[in-house]
Amino acid sequence: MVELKEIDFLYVEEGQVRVKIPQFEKVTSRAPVFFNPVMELNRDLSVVALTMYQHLKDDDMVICDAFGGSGIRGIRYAKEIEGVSLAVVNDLNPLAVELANENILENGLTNVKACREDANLILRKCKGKFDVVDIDPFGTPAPYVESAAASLKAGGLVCVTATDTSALCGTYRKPCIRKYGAKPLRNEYCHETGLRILAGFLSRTFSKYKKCLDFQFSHSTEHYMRLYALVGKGAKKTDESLENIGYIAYCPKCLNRQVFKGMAPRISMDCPECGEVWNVSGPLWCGKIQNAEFLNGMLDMVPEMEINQKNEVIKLLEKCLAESGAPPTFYDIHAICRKLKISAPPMEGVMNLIKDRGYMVTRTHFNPNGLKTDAPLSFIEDVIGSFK
Ligand SMILES: C[S@@+](CC[C@H](N)C(=O)[O-])C[C@H]1O[C@@H](n2cnc3c(N)ncnc32)[C@H](O)[C@@H]1O
Ligand SMILES: [Zn+2]
Repeated sequence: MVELKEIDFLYVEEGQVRVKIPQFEKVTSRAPVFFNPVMELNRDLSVVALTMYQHLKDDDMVICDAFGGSGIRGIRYAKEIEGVSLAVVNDLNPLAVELANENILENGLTNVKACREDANLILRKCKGKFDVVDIDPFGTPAPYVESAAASLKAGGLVCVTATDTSALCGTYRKPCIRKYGAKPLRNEYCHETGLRILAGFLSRTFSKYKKCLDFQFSHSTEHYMRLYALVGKGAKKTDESLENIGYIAYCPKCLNRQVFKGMAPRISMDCPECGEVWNVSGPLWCGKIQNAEFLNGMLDMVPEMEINQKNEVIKLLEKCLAESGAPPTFYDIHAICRKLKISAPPMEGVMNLIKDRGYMVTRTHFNPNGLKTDAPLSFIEDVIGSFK
């Protein structure tokens, strides 16, 4: 087993902290202690989201960074967010814990504690102790969500990262069914379906504990998906929340889609537009995955914050805010143009014509060629066709 003193290190500056990590040529889960520089945006967004949560809570909070790695995430929470009485940085890898301890010392923090435990065990042992649980594992979070659900109290915040996007987005169908109990769909809006499968899985898992989730901020970026949800409690509230579980039927021939809410809804076999057999995805979360108030609060805070990815953070938050009241799928203009066998018109022009007819329309963070609208597909096609 490698010892910490045998490893060459480099220093990374993120937010208000400086953290030591092992030298690396390529990011790999086989590194002695894992670190991914690409996740800086994820960590910046997390700091902003947790700052917003603390603002809403208006009280001290205890955070569990259950998959801490070098400690950078939990250390940033403790240093950059007011009112963090304790951030627990946990990791199963003993080298990671040793390094996290050094990083805690070097940053002069007394409100962070590193520990070595299986994430499921620490969450179960500390049931009711954490206000925030952050799940940032390798690949799927599925094996840890149950423990987060058991551990978190009402009013808590759960933050979850998934990097197994090939399963959630339907490149690999069976792993998605196995891990999330849901059928994915490989199509032009599969990143949104994937995020909603993850949200549905979280919500169904929490419901076993009579806990419900209120999603505040959700995004699919680079190779990962990330969700932030407030925890509520009570059988009635949970039953009501589960009404957001449903299915999305998609027509691969004409690109039509339809949402069917409910655990076992009556789904027509065929697309009503062209008669093709539907491709159905779910169960998934058909309800809100963005909360405009929360996102507005985050956006108000960012200008004052010391974060390296400030512009990227603002851009993403603005897109998520714009799509907060929109339907649960989007249209890819290029896919529609392929169907119509015409070249793609300017996005803004299409959006203006849709808006002129009184429909809501917005871009989406999921895809630069995507638009979310309540206009029917036939109307969108007429608009696109008018640019010919
Ligand atoms: C993706 S990395 C975490 C990265 C870190 N959160 C960051 O932002 O830099 C996942 C970490 O989970 C740890 N890990 C894997 N399985 C675990 C388990 N069952 N319990 C606790 N930690 C685990 C690994 O050692 C690794 O450091
Ligand atoms: Zn059809």
